[in-house]
Amino acid sequence: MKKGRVPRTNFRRKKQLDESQEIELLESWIESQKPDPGSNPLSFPEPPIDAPVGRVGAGLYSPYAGSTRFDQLPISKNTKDGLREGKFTELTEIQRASLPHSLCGRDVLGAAKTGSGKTLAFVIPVLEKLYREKWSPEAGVGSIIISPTRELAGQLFDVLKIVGKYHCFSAGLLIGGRKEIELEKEKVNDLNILVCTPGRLLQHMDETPNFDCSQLQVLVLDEADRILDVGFKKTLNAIISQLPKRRQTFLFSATQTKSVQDLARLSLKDPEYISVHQESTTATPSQLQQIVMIVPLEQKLDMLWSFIKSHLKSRILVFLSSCKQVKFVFEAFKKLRPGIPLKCLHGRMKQDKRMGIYSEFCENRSVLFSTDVAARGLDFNKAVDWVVQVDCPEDVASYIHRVGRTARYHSGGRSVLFLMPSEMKMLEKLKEAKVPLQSIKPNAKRLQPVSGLLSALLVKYPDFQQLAQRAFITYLRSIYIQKDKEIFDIKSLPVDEFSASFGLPMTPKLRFLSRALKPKKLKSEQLLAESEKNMEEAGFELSNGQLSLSESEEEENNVHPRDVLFNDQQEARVIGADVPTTRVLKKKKLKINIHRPAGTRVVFDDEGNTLPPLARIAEIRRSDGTILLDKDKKDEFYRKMREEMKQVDKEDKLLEHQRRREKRTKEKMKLKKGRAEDNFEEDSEGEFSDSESEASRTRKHKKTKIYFDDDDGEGRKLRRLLS
Ligand SMILES: Nc1ncnc2c1ncn2[C@@H]1O[C@H](COP(=O)(O)OP(=O)(O)OP(=O)(O)O)[C@@H](O)[C@H]1O
Repeated sequence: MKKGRVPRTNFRRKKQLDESQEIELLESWIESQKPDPGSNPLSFPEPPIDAPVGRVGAGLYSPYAGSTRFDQLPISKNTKDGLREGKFTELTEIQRASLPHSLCGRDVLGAAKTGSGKTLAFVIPVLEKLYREKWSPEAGVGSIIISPTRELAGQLFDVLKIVGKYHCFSAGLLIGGRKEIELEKEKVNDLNILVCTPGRLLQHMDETPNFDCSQLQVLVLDEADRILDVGFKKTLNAIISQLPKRRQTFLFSATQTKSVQDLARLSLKDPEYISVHQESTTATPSQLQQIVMIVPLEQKLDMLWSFIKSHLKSRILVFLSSCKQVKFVFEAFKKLRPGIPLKCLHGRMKQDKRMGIYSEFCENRSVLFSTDVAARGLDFNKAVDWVVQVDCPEDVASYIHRVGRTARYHSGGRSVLFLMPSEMKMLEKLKEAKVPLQSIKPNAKRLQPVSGLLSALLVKYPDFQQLAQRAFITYLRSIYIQKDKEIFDIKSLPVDEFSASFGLPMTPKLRFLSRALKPKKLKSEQLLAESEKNMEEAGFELSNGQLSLSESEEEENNVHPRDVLFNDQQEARVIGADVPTTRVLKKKKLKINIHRPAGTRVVFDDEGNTLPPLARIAEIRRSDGTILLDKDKKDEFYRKMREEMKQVDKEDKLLEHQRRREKRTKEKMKLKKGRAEDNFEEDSEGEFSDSESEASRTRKHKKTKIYFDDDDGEGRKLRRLLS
């Protein structure tokens, strides 16, 4: 036993010695050959294949900026072995451009297309930094890698395990939704590298006793723009406030942020901005073929069904906008048996299930219906054939990340985007962002309508009806809450047809719309100012405020608070005297669309032709039919309106005053008359009846009280009469 122990100690000592020597060599190599700050290593000459690597003479080292292979880089043998095992030999562009900077200790902001190898671009320097710092397993947390989703964190962790296999660091995956939080709390202080989602990390910072990351060396934000956006803002700020400022920071994403504010929050020190595909003619991988089709809302499911039926041998990733839609489409299509396995993935699923579905989809051909939870970062083993975006992504960045699930690394891929006619603005935005799209007109003959089948399904399985209703409502809500109103216009959607396309017998009521459409109690000046502002914002262009919601909703939108003022009688008076007044029926519940843009009220001339509402103050009519308003005329128009309104207000007040006085006088008259009659009755009772009942006594007493009136002295007079 003893004999065996001695060589082991020797072996450990020798290993430590080797490591120290290696670290010394790496540091000298890195220091002597580091590229200038701001330089682009992609423009450096590639070292010849057979050129000596590392120390090439006394105090001389080979240049590493410009390296194209991992074995040419100043990285440890452990990392090189891990890379070899992962079959990574050649560097991708983002790796070539960023590694020379990150290895020499600089902060890096890296942007590169989806699937271009950003993960290794930060995993390698994380391992190297800790290695060169001789980070021991007992040293605590040395690096934190934050990722926006659990799946992505899981995937990063897998890459870290491969490349870091020969290092002796301890690493942990801290993501929400896993039960073993208590176990995590016990172990987290022993971990060197944390791969986590923001929420779970903060939970540990808040709850784990003695959680310590004061020695942190490297912080990584993967999908940085997502982590830095408002959704994670509070959590991230809380995390950052607990981290030491002296550290190395890497921010990577396919759609990068350069916002000064964001960088200030992260205390980056002269970061290297590395955007390898900035000069590229396209923002998406060149081997990705992208198609766009104009599909009306009510035909989306038909189109999706037809698409799936004609691609039964593919692996298809379908994006829908909400969990409920994913659930409905998945369940409904599953019942209809398209001839290919179907799967679904959304944020409401348990974590284990999510992970299971993700790996199943990687392995077999199938259709995966998903929300944006699968939009970023996930690497489906290079094997997604088609990305189908049934619902329009919220912005260009989201589009780029979604299509980026295919055509990864060197493999090809295809994507198709369904755009509704009202979403055409998205096309412009994609074009501006250098997304090459090929427009295809769907072949109507090959369209396989599915709504009839869905109707039958809803009859057969009544539970489905609720699922369909929820899906219908959440889709419309998702459109309603979208920020970019240029693209997402709920008013232009054919709601009834859409409902029918889900197989629903009736259009569900959209309560969220009604609630949001309640009239605001604004003063006339406020209303006026608001409409002025809206007009200014609209650039004085007239749009057709066309609405095709369900019948009740259409009715609700006939009046608009910016168009009307209410007096006590609920009579609506239209601002701008020419427009006919709208009488609001007292008994009818009034709901108003406060979001209708100003200037969209339809006005008729004497012959009943529709007139653009602002035509009479218009100066120029453009060729496209829109109208440009003259500023002076507009000011004059509003001045007049203000005066008119003041006048009308005055008249209203006067009228109201008069009405109240009349009412008071009438009441007094009635009162007097009543008293006189009562007195007469009293007298008569006394005269004609000897026995006075208790009830009548009470009544008399009450009346005495009621009629008492100190104001005019009448009461006293009456009391005297009664007593
Ligand atoms: N140097 C390399 N050699 C071979 N394959 C690589 C190399 N670097 C990365 N890959 C592979 O390329 C694929 C995409 O890599 P990665 O997931 O890091 O892309 P990404 O740029 O982070 O994508 P996204 O923006 O979608 O997150 C992965 O399958 C990865 O294994």
